[in-house]
Amino acid sequence: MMAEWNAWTDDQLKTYNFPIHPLPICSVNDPQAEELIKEQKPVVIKGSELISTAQKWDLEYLREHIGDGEFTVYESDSESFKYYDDKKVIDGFTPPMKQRRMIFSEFYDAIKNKNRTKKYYLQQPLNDKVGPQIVVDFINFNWKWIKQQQMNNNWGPLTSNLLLISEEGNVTPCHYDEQENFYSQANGYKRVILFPPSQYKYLYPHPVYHPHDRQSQVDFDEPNLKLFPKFKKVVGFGTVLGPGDVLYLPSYWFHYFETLKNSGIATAITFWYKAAPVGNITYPLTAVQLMAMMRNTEKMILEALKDYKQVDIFWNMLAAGRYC
Ligand SMILES: CCC[C@@H](CC(=O)O)C(=O)C(=O)O
Ligand SMILES: [Zn+2]
Repeated sequence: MMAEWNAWTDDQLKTYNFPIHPLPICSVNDPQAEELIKEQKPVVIKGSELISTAQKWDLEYLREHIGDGEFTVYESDSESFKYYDDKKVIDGFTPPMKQRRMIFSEFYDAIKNKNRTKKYYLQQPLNDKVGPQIVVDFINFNWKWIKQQQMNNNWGPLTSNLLLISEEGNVTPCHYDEQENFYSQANGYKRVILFPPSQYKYLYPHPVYHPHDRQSQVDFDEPNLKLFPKFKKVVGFGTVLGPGDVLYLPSYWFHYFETLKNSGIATAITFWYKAAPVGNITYPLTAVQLMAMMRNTEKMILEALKDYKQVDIFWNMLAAGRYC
């Protein structure tokens, strides 16, 4: 992967032994970008100026202007920040990280504390508690361009802009989301690896009832190929996002993010949109339709059985010796 203008070098990236092909990179005026978005394929868009007013959002600027609202900050003993749904916690589940609420200056002090043993990741929807300067920056995002994308692709409403402040080395393990996302890098450097929905069977997402719903069960650093043998077939599409880059991250595409080692803080903002309504069903079903159908089937069975421990038994009764 070629470092742009020597902003970073390959030794700042974690190494994985699956193939990683480059993601398409287009200028915002290139019709190819619109084409790929229409086809729900990922593309890195350069020059959109989507969040150029946020490129100055470093820790000092934010500490001065972000206001005294509380922020969700994840605290981890490792570099991994694997999301869990705290409304789905099941007995025996131990959250892999701690969810804390802090005002920004507490987060600032935690990051600057040289003697700390924990790692931190601020992940907070931008809301009306932010200070007036942040509101001005927000209003001056390139809403004209992104609203055009939303309209062209018949997406639903913007559901949230998540402010992400990550420190060097942090990893968001592989998962998928059900919404369309224009992932916008304000500053710092993040490497992303994407996998199409068709690789669902290689990535073994947790069951829908599990707190780690939508997250891959496979530990990329030490994949258990006995439990997850098809993982060895996985093929990724990756790039490094730098300041001003916008990644169109289609719904249901699996993705993994890492903040480059020795690259300091990385600030990004998501633009999550409700996906377009499913068009008329044609066969064979698309991978996205199959994923949605599998999710609904799991939910329906859990609803019928009430107890998630019965779901495993039910599946085995249904499939063992009959379908597999
Ligand atoms: C909580 C969201 C984290 C983000 C990845 C990252 O920046 O670490 C992501 O997964 C997404 O934008 O969908
Ligand atoms: Zn995600």
